[in-house]
Amino acid sequence: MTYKIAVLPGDGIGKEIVDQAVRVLTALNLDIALEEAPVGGAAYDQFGHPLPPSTLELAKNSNAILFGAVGDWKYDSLPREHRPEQAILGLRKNMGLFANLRPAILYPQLANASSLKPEVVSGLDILIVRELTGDIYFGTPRGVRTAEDGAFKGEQEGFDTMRYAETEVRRIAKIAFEAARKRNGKLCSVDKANVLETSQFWRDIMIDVSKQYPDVALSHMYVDNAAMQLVRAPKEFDVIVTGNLFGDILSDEAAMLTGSIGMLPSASLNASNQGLYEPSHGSAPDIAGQNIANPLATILSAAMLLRYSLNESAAADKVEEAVRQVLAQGLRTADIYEEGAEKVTTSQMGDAVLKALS
Ligand SMILES: NC(=O)C1=CN([C@@H]2O[C@H](COP(=O)(O)OP(=O)(O)OC[C@H]3O[C@@H](n4cnc5c(N)ncnc54)[C@H](O)[C@@H]3O)[C@@H](O)[C@H]2O)C=CC1
Ligand SMILES: CC(C)CC(=O)C(=O)O
Ligand SMILES: [Mg+2]
Repeated sequence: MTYKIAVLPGDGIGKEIVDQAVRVLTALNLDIALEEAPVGGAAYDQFGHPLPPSTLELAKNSNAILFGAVGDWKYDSLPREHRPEQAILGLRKNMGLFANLRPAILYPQLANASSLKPEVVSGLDILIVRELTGDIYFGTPRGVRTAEDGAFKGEQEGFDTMRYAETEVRRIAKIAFEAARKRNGKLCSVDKANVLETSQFWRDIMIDVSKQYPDVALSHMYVDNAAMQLVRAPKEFDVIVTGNLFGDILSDEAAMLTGSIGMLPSASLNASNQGLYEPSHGSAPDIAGQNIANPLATILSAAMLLRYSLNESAAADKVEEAVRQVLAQGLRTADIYEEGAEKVTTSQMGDAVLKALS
């Protein structure tokens, strides 16, 4: 069977990094058909919409999507529905990609690149399971209004709604408990239940689901403390499950433990095993077009694509091993560079991964 993969590079460094991952996927000699389409600002410029129907159709009719990143400051003044970020939110919502897996693994060669001391972080291997289609990112109502009851004395107010439905919490809980069961049997649910009703509800459902997983030790932590513990003693975590907003923030924080946001891959999965695979970072407009971005998070996302959507775990292992090899050879993009290493560009890093694969 030919696997169909939609390739959506997007904006900023998106094309530079996705190009390298495409080279890797192509070099594996698998039966795959790649088809590229515009998304984000690139699509808005061409079609007047960040997620044109043709791109969404292609994504829906594919086994998996390889995604770069979307966004650029130049679109900040557009109405929200036209902004590039709506494309990734739209793909997640339209395709039901509710389970976001963000593994934060420190490669031993990058111990000095981590923001933490090597002894605190060496051997780090944690998994953040982030709920991706609910929470304040999607809750309604939202907007800006002038209060009519006088409470705000005619001032305007901006508002978003944080909400979670029971089915949404149950299904992400199941993914997280299953992942914890396959790993070290430890799951920490992160919320803000001391303040937020949504979070107390989340916590109650987590406790209820935990009854089906007596072999998994469930703990709970408030998100402010979790942010602190992640930099104090990150190895005390194994699997973290959390909502959309907290997961977004904590995963960027966790990225720095691995050396760089350019090292953190991600998989966003739906109930039919379709997946969107993207680095956890954004379009990095500050370094776009310079061929200096780190493509490894995207290449590692392609490995996740092979493992989760294509069932090609041997090929996924090969790609991950190739990444380990290039790091062992001392090759570093600017974001993970340290003295004594060999500084390489985005495409040179891609060349090296390809060579390690052959
Ligand atoms: N899934 C997506 O498409 C996402 C899109 N964004 C969008 O990206 C744009 C930029 O957002 P920022 O907040 O600046 O976040 P960002 O993740 O794009 O960049 C943050 C910092 O990390 C650096 N960085 C990111 N990826 C890197 C890589 N592969 N190699 C080396 N350095 C890297 C950037 O140069 C920058 O200094 C915005 O429009 C934002 O909305 C942000 C996050 C996710
Ligand atoms: C651009 C946002 C919609 C998402 C984000 O920051 C993320 O998914 O990490
Ligand atoms: Mg983010």
